[in-house]
Amino acid sequence: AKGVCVCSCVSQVLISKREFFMPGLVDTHIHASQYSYAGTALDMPLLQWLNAYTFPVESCFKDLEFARKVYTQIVRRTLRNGTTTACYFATIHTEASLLLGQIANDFGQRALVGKVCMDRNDCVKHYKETLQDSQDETCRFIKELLEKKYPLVKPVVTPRFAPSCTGALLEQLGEIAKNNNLHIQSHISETHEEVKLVKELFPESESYTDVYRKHNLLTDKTVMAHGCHLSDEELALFRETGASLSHCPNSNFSLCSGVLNVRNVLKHKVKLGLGTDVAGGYSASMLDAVRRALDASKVLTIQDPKYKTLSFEEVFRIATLGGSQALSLDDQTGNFEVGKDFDALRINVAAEGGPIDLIQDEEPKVGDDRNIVEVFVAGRRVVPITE
Ligand SMILES: O=c1[nH]c(=O)c2nc[nH]c2[nH]1
Ligand SMILES: [Zn+2]
Repeated sequence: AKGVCVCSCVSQVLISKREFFMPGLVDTHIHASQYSYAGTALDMPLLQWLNAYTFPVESCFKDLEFARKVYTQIVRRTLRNGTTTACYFATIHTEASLLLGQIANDFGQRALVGKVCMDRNDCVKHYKETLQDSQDETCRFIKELLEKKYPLVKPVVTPRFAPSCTGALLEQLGEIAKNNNLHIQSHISETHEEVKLVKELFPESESYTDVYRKHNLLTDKTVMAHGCHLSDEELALFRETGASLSHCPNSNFSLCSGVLNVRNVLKHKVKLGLGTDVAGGYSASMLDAVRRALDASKVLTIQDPKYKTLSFEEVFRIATLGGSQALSLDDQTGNFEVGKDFDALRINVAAEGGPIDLIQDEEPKVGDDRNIVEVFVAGRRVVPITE
């Protein structure tokens, strides 16, 4: 074993021959409020899935005890899976969303937390806000979360997606984000059916991307989930505005939504991170998202052998540095550059009870969360969880 001084906060960590540190994983899109049914209810396309499963469950977060239970579990789980930074969707409920911020802070996770905004929902009538409430509660959420002065937890303005919001609400949220210099997150072009619906709801807009752009929701602090069906013109708008995409392959396969052409996104120089999109994605693990991203890339190669499959190294970069860039947090995290915070995973290739059998001294094989033996966020050891 050799001694390695990691940083001033982590006095000394001894790592063995089969161990190494890697940068923490950045989950650029995850619904904390959907964790209770992750791994179930994946038998419908997106718009039906939202009405049948998602909205009824999210409406339960009015109950703070239910919220506490689910939010504690998801923060603990994602930390153990190596997610040092998470960009969370909560629900429309301000108190429960504030609670998610508190729990992330208590466990030491770096997080952006979004109170969901939606003033349009014809199917689950009690799960929506009025325009005024959505605006007022968003301002209250931002104010109260910022007042907590959590060092690593910040609010993110969160219109659910265009079909759930009136133009008036989108306009207001664009204003709020601009006036407070805040992050923005939403969904875009996940399925063909959704794209068609947006065309009907916003006939004056040239494209789905144009809907968000018109309402000042595309900025260099915006992250949009999915983007499977964006045109080259829309990708050019992302590039121009500095907005980024979150690639969520598990969700895209599980809901049969589409397959993102990552090469084309990179060709357009659009910032790109990786997301689990729990519970459209059935796994809260970013290492699962890495595997699914490789699978998605291979599907495109199967369809067109000229498509250059992504390498493991490219996907690793998207899961770490790419994610930090997509969230405009790359001045703080994403790799081990001097001056950034120490967000890191200690990996033991031969972890006891782990998935890897080393036969000789060969190259490390595919591991999983069992190989993550310690997690550090901003120099603080947050896994193993002690309480
Ligand atoms: O995968 C998704 N999950 C959601 O909760 C959602 N809401 C709008 N669009 C969505 N897509
Ligand atoms: Zn989502």
